[in-house]
Amino acid sequence: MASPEEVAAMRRAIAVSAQGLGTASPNPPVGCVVLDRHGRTVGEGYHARKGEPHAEVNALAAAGRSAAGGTAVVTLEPRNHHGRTPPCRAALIDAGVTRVLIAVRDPTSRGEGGAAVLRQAGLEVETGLLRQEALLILGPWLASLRAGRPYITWAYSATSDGVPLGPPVVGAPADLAALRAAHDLVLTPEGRLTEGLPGGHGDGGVFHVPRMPTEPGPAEAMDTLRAAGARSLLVEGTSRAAMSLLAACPADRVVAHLPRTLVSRAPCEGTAAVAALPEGYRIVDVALGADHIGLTADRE
Ligand SMILES: Nc1c(N[C@@H]2O[C@H](COP(=O)(O)O)[C@@H](O)[C@H]2O)[nH]c(=O)[nH]c1=O
Repeated sequence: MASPEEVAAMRRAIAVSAQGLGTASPNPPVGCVVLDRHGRTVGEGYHARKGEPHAEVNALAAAGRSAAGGTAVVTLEPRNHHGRTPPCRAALIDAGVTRVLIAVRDPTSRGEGGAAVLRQAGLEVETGLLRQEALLILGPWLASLRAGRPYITWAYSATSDGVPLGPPVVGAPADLAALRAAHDLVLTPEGRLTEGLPGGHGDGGVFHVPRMPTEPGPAEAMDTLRAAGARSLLVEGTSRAAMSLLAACPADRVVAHLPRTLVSRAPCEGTAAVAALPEGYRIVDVALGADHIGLTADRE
């Protein structure tokens, strides 16, 4: 059972992990908090970019010797295999951590996962702590693994009769900049691909911005984006490129900006109801802007 301090630390690790969104791909955005033997926070870290230290390694470096006898609280199961960096479970064992709390299992772990190896080394390990909350950050990365293509968010503004009209409203530039920065790639209303946060993935050669392939089709275009390192794509507006891509690869999430106007009389008796969202999406968040209502909805 996790203590209240450990639950709070996991929520903090989830918050910290968000800083890897839009830059960590093709790796996952992971966060870690290290508590000392008295349950005090002594280090925090997140994974910023592939090739750079993992979340646990950054948090342990911040904690220094205070990690000995303490607890590591990490959003994704520590890795047990060698990749670009050494396995994180070794770093945890070497630092003398005695307890590890994990939110989400890593489906890419090779052989026995890091959790099993940590247990064999005598550490106490609990998995599944605040899993649903951690999936708010790790969900798109996991979904892109399952689908074999980037997780797609479609952002548009709609007319008062619910028809998708174009890119999200100009009245919300800060929201739009944040949305872009949380995605690896953006398909702009002009049909160009740009990095969500320019330069965010670094120049280590593990990520590049391809040209949006037009031939032979959207499925192959998704393969190209995936091979370029992208695990998330923001599609803005209703350009021809956007609509043909979405017809073949439906968005996982939509962010719709609706005008703050109300229908007071049906345009014509008996016409279809005004839809706030495309069919098959359920609202997960509603935000009120000065000149729009922002709906976030996930594919059912
Ligand atoms: N970023 C991250 C993990 N990511 C795991 O590491 C794999 C990539 O390893 P590498 O090639 O060394 O960068 C990636 O596919 C995923 O399984 N694991 C963790 O324990 N903590 C982290 O912070």
